[in-house]
Amino acid sequence: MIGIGTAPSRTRLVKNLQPSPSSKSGKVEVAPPPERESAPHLGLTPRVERAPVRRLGTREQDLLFNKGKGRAPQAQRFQPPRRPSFRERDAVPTPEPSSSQSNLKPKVVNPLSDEFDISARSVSTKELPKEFASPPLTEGLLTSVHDVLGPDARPTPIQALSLKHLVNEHEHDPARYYEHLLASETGSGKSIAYLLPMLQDLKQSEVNNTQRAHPEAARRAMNPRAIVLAPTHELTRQLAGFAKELLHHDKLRVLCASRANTASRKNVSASKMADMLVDGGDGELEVSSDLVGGSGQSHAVDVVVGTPAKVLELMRGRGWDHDARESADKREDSRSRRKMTVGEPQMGLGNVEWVVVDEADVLLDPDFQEATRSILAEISAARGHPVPFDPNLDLSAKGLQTPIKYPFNFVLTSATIPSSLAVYLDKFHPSLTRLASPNLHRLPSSLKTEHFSWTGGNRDADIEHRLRRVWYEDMQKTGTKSKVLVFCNKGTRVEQLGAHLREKGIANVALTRAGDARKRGSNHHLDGFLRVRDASAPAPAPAPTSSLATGGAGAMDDLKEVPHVMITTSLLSRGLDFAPDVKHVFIVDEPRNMVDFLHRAGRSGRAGESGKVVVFGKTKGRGSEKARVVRKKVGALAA
Ligand SMILES: Nc1ncnc2c1ncn2[C@@H]1O[C@H](COP(=O)(O)OP(=O)(O)OP(=O)(O)O)[C@@H](O)[C@H]1O
Repeated sequence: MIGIGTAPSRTRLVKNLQPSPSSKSGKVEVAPPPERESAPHLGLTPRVERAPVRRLGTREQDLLFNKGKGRAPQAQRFQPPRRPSFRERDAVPTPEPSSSQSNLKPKVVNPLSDEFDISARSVSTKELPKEFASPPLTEGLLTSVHDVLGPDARPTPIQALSLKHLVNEHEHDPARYYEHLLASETGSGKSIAYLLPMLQDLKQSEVNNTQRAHPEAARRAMNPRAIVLAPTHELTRQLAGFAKELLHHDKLRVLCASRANTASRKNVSASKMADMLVDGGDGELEVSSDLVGGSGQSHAVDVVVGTPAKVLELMRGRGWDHDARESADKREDSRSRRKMTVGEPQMGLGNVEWVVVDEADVLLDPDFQEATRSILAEISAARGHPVPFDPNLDLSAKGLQTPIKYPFNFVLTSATIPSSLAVYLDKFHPSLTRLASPNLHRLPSSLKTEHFSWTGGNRDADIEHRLRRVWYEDMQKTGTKSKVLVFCNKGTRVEQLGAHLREKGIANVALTRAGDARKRGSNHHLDGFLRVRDASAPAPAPAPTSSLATGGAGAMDDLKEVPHVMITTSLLSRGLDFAPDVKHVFIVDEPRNMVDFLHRAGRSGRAGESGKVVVFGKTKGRGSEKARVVRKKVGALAA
């Protein structure tokens, strides 16, 4: 039986165990730099010779690590480190010393250390698990992890932290609800870090028969026990796929609530849909109204992965969004108007025990936060423990607020924690346990950086030449062409560059937010670029070339070769696990900020694979000041 609200205060427990320099924050743990020999997987681990993320002053070290004069660290004595002024940060030289110069390496200030300096609060370097093992994982999950990652896979730092905290804590006290933040660099395995504890807990409560069926459950078509939120449907599909890979032995039912698949399955009966789920069908169905009412039968779905908009639709019924309906009315958009009748909610929330907010800084930014927080509030209410919810709240405003404790396990994850999110977490979730890898807010160490200077002529031609150089070098070294991901700032630029390259005979996928391929809702537009793990799966069909953004004219017919270039905006910069043969990321427009840069660059160099980010800019002569500033900042992000 799960008890809600019976747990002792997390803050008190943490304070007893582990004095924190911040009186407001919950427990913080940063994985210590592992020794090289025991590196979980190369490239994901920090370099041994590098100090932890932030360099502490002697006085701060004394306070944090309880050294010197036998004084215990006291929260109120902690002085936050002085932040460097902009002038100081801009004066930082680009760090590209040769190895013989490493001792003379100038101090480099990470431009994101102002955003969220997790090491300023880190106090623990306790031992972490060095392997996935059973226990704490079940035999089934352990086997799946090794099936998926290989027999020699070791946990990455963030996974080691998650095994220690999330898995073990749930083992010891399954009746408590926990709050965790998982923060680590791109490609460091955060998905598995939260999926493992979540799936294990769901499986165990099923085996031990400790699930609680909420009275409302019988009225809804599905009543998941876990909901994973992510910002794009591409990412939700990939995450659902990940979860299913981990469930080959310990079976649970995962549903990706995506826009896909409606056309062919609209008329599938409720029982057929249920069969598809149970049998591990692709689980990407759009739940039809056949599932509700009619038989009154409820179908077992354990995990729903979806975007906030899709999850809201399942919770509230199709067509619930009054603003969308009004604007459809104004536009006399008959297709959207069809949604104007509000349908029956298809998903009950009373059984939800886990909520994961992936890419938390996006889902709690001004565009998404209202939808995300209202989902969290509605789940709480459905579980009989309503929490305050003000849609107009300024999340990053300083000042006291009543902390929120959700009646479910709450996990937030991101590779970047901007100060707005840090302030929000401090204010509303003071007892949240922050787990961070020491490489947070840095580029993966397996990713090299290059700065390319525009020639002053046609920029599209410059990009084309740089692409051809990549492939020339590839052919010299390996005999095969690698894939290149190109990030622009605007959709119009994506289309223009796509057209130029196509004209020059370079097949490419140009993908914009409004592209037709996305509207279809599957991930086929990313075929050949996303990582495919299942060796028995059929080889990905060549993605339609060039025209995705321009209306699809002649897509497959002009196909001279499988595209090796994908051009897009920041749309695809979040969370997606691109294939190891995406060896280059080109950033052809000045990055809007360093957070965006880290996510774009991080689509390559994942899981320890080698990769290179090429930053284009005017690096010489008049007007080169901007590019030089970018270069310094990028240099400061190097691992
Ligand atoms: N312990 C491990 N050993 C080897 N590979 C791993 C390990 N854990 C995860 N991976 C692989 O690393 C890749 C990146 O994982 P994942 O997508 O979860 O990263 P992430 O930290 O969520 O990245 P992002 O911040 O970009 O979302 C995946 O292909 C995953 O299979």
